[in-house]
Amino acid sequence: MKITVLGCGALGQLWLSALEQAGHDVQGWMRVPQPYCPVNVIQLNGLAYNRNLPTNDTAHLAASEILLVTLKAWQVYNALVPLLSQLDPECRIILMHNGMGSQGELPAFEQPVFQCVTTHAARRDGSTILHVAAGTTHIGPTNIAARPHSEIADTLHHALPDVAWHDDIMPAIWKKLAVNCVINPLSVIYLCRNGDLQRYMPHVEQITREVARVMEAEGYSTSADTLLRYVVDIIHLTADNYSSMYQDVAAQRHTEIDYITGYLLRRARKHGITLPENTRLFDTIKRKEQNYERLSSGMSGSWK
Ligand SMILES: NC(=O)C1=CN([C@@H]2O[C@H](COP(=O)(O)OP(=O)(O)OC[C@H]3O[C@@H](n4cnc5c(N)ncnc54)[C@H](OP(=O)(O)O)[C@@H]3O)[C@@H](O)[C@H]2O)C=CC1
Ligand SMILES: CC(C)(CO)C(=O)C(=O)O
Repeated sequence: MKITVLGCGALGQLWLSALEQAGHDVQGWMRVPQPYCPVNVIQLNGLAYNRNLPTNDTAHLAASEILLVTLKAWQVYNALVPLLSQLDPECRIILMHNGMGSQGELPAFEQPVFQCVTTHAARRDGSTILHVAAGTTHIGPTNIAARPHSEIADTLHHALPDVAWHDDIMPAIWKKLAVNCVINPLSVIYLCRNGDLQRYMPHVEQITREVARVMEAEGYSTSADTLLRYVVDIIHLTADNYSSMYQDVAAQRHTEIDYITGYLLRRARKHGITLPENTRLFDTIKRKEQNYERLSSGMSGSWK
């Protein structure tokens, strides 16, 4: 199958290597075009995958049957919009990122769209991507055109198992949003690994209860206690991780807070619900982000 992977970072390279080894005709699509895309992945079995794969070939893009989007949520609009008119109307677009709301920003288009959440973990170490944990990728349709295409889960599963198809992917995406609303900002506030959040259970519980209120208003049947058990399970399972938001703030990169807590707050407003603790966390992370972004753009700002 001809496939383009948009965004050749940690997850992008993991999928490029897996799809190429599964026999697909793959290319990467990079922000700054280069003669080739160097894909260097240390796989879970310890073996290195090192290949220079083709990149930014418009003929390959136009013939692609799958466009796998492995960008940060805030990068999706700028990267994807210029490519939409170049895609085949049947090309299946898969969004794979933390947070919610990126699809709502896009103009109308006819291609089938899918959204994923994954528990695979990969991170950059110098010029190499380390596949640090195996996981499950949950995928499902987010528009009508995508509904008949459950076979896409088999294609992905064959390359990088496990992949599970969901006719209704939204509950899985909301559960992941809940996890990210709790773990990501709290790990920045307490400057800690995910596992250390067990020391701050009242705070974990307070945030989770607010998220559960919004999920209930959105029509998802989950109790605050069930959601809390799920969040605590993920805290245990990822105890040694520094969350992606912790890493973004430490490296003074733009965070995904607008698509995580920011999305939650936008949905809460629609239902007339106020979320004092999530609002406070959102403001704190935005202040940190704006401070270093202001400094790096040469404007004055104060550290808080
Ligand atoms: N890594 C992981 O283990 C997991 C990640 N996720 C989520 O998956 C998403 C991707 O994460 P991850 O791979 O770690 O992120 P990375 O930052 O490693 O990868 C994003 C890549 O997209 C590139 N990019 C940015 N803008 C464009 C553009 N306009 N056109 C083409 N490429 C562009 C970046 O390049 P450049 O740096 O040059 O801008 C970068 O290489 C995030 O939402 C993350 O939260 C979810 C679960 C696990
Ligand atoms: C699940 C979790 C919290 C794992 O670290 C994650 O998705 C992230 O760091 O963004």
